[in-house]
Amino acid sequence: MKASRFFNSFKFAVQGIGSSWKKEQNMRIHFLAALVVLIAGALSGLSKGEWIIIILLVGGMIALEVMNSAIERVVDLASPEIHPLAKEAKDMAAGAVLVFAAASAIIGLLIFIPKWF
Ligand SMILES: Nc1ncnc2c1ncn2[C@@H]1O[C@H](COP(=O)(O)OP(=O)(O)OP(=O)(O)O)[C@@H](O)[C@H]1O
Repeated sequence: MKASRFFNSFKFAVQGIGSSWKKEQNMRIHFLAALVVLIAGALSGLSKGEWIIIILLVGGMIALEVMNSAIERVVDLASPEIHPLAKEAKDMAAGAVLVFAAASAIIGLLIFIPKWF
C-alpha cells in the first residue's frame, strides 16, 4: 500500500471519530468517562496487567460507540421512514454497547475497589 493511501485511510478514520464526537452526545460521555478512569488509574497505582485491561476496556468502549454511530447512520440512510427492522437494528447496536459498558463497569469495580478500601 502506498504511504499516501495509508495516511488517507488514517485521516478518514480520525474524521469518523471526530464526527462521532461532534454529533453524538453518548460519545462525549464515553470520552469523559474514559478520562475519569484514566485519571483514577494514574492515582490508584495500577499494575501493568491492570492498565492493559483498563486500556482494552476504554478502547473497546469507544470503538463500539463509534460502530454504533455508524450503524445508526446506515440505518437512517437505508430506512429514513419508520420500520420495525430499522428499530431492531438500532436497538441491537445500542444493546451491544450496553453489554460492553456493563461488563466494563463490573471489571472496573473489581480492579479499583480493592485499591481504595
Ligand atoms: N427508522 C426507524 N424506524 C423505527 N424505529 C426507529 C427508527 N429510527 C429510530 N428508531 C427507534 O426509535 C427509538 C429512539 O430512537 P432515537 O432516534 O431517539 O435514537 P437513535 O436514532 O437510535 O440514536 P440517536 O438519538 O443517537 O440518533 C429507538 O428505539 C430506535 O431504535
